[in-house]
Amino acid sequence: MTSTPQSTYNVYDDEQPLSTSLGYQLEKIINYLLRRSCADGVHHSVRNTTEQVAKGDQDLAASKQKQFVTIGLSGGSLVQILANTLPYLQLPWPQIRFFFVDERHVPFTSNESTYHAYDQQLFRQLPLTQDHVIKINADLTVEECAKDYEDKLRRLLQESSTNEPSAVQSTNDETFDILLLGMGPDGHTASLFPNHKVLDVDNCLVTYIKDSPKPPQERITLTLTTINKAKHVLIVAMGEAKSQIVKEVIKDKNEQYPIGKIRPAIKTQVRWYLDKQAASQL
Ligand SMILES: O=C(O)[C@H](O)[C@@H](O)[C@H](O)[C@H](O)COP(=O)(O)O
Repeated sequence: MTSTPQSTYNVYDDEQPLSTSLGYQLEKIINYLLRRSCADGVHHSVRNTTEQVAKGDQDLAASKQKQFVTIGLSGGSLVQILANTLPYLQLPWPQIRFFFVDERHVPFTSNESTYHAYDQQLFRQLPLTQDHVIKINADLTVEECAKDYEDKLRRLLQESSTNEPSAVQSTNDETFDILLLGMGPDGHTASLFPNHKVLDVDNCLVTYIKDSPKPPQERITLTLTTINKAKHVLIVAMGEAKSQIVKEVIKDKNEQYPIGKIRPAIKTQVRWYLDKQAASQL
């Protein structure tokens, strides 16, 4: 790692302003990545992140023109947070591709499925087709499923950079645009759990686990290396149960927890979105 990326955090009273601000930031990033001029934010009520946005703009201006923007989703409370804001944004939907940072290896009909949760709460509110959401094939074994999902994501990355200048065109481009991460009370993020050997996997985009400490046991996940190559990482943590680890990771720079190992290698900020409870020890 050649640089020391900074992390910034914003604190909100509760879920609604947090959702609004996260949506606003996503809109900014997406529009800049696509080289659109962002409207002046008249439909946004939250404008208190000027400093972070200004810093982000410098990074964003350096981005190349893209075919579409790749956005990785996580489960948990993020589903509702995104459902609170994305349907109200004027985003260039045909140029957005959603995929999953991690997924539980269960059928899509199961209430345990992260895809199912997004489908029920968010996707059906958006003008998306099946092509706009890249998901696992849960009919495969978990090993095959990880390989199949890796192939799908590699194709996505290739297609996403089709219009980019040849200098950045590469079949080995492993850089997703935006990853939205949550954090468990144990400091896990994606399906990267504390002290689990999955944290050491670094020879692929996607891997699997069969012994998750949090059910269900079988899961597919981006590797830590893949996450740390992302251009923009936005982390949402809410609730008192998160406050100790939030403090240790943000303030004390503790890298022991999986969430503390999120240190993107390129010059970009990790942006935290916290509610007052999660931020109470900062
Ligand atoms: O697959 C899972 O078990 C969940 O998706 C999980 O990883 C979740 O994202 C975090 O625990 C944060 O969840 P909350 O934001 O709801 O606390």
